[in-house]
Amino acid sequence: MSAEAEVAPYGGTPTGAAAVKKVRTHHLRDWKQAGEKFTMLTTYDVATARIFDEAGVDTLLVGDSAANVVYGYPTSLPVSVDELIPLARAVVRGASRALVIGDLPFGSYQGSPEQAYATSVRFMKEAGVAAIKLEGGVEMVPQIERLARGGIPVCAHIGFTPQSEHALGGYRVQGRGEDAAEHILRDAYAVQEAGAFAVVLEMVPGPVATEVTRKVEIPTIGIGAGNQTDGQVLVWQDAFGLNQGRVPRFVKKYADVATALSDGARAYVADVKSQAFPGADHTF
Ligand SMILES: Nc1nc(=O)c2c([nH]1)NC[C@@H]1CN(c3ccc(C(=O)N[C@@H](CCC(=O)O)C(=O)O)cc3)CN21
Ligand SMILES: CC(C)C(=O)C(=O)O
Ligand SMILES: [Mg+2]
Repeated sequence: MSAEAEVAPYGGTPTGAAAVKKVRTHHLRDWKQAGEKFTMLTTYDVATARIFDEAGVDTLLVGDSAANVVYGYPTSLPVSVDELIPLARAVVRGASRALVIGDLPFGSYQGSPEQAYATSVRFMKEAGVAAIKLEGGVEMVPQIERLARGGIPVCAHIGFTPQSEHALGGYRVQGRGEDAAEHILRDAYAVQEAGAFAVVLEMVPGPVATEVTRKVEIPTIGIGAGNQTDGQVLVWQDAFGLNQGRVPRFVKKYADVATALSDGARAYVADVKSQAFPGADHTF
């Protein structure tokens, strides 16, 4: 395919997502400026990394949501750096185009900028991720500045920050009311000035996410934040029907992987019991 044909479906701009062979943090900013939306999905293993990468998902987040969807913990709080790094390493092996971002888990960066730096270095050296994500706004400015100074691209995460669920009083929308909306905007400016390359906005009212997206220069990535953010992110098990627990209201279901797996497993069990499998084709 010619370069022109590759670019054309996206509008013919040289910065178009289709033309990008390897997504870098600066591409997200280019896309924001061009008004081109981009995508992020959580990813925790090599098979899904290859599938999402080839499907054109721009960024893969090795989320601390692995706590819930991979490890079966009730919240994201228990998961450790040692549990996330092997997953991140597998995702890096499976991704060729997408930007892979490691999500720092609870307790691995809040303590100090040096702790944030040491944990991020582990994600970059041991897993090979290209960027780091951490939760927090104004209060995380020292950490974000330290990472940016150390050459580590940082994605911030404001609004509802699940690692602070006990401080926030549960899983609830943030930024309702004028003071709360002001607070979200202050957080967004703070992480931008500290050097974050992007910011996740989780569970904030659509109009607040729209205002933040218009006012800051860095790309915003929404989850439960309306369709005006520069990018969108979902936990893949939520989007593709493999979440056995409660699925948040902001999720749209795009596939039913649980039913496909269940049907496959039941058919396999039945075939083995009836000796339909292995058949002649599968026997040496
Ligand atoms: N599977 C999964 N999906 C996620 O989106 C996700 C995780 N796990 N783990 C880490 C965090 C936690 N997140 C969550 C989890 C639950 C709700 C939730 O239950 N929201 C309700 C209440 C909203 C309200 O009433 O204010 C909802 O119905 O959306 C939201 C975000 C987002 N992240
Ligand atoms: C939901 C996204 C933004 C996240 O932080 C995670 O999956 O851990
Ligand atoms: Mg997370």
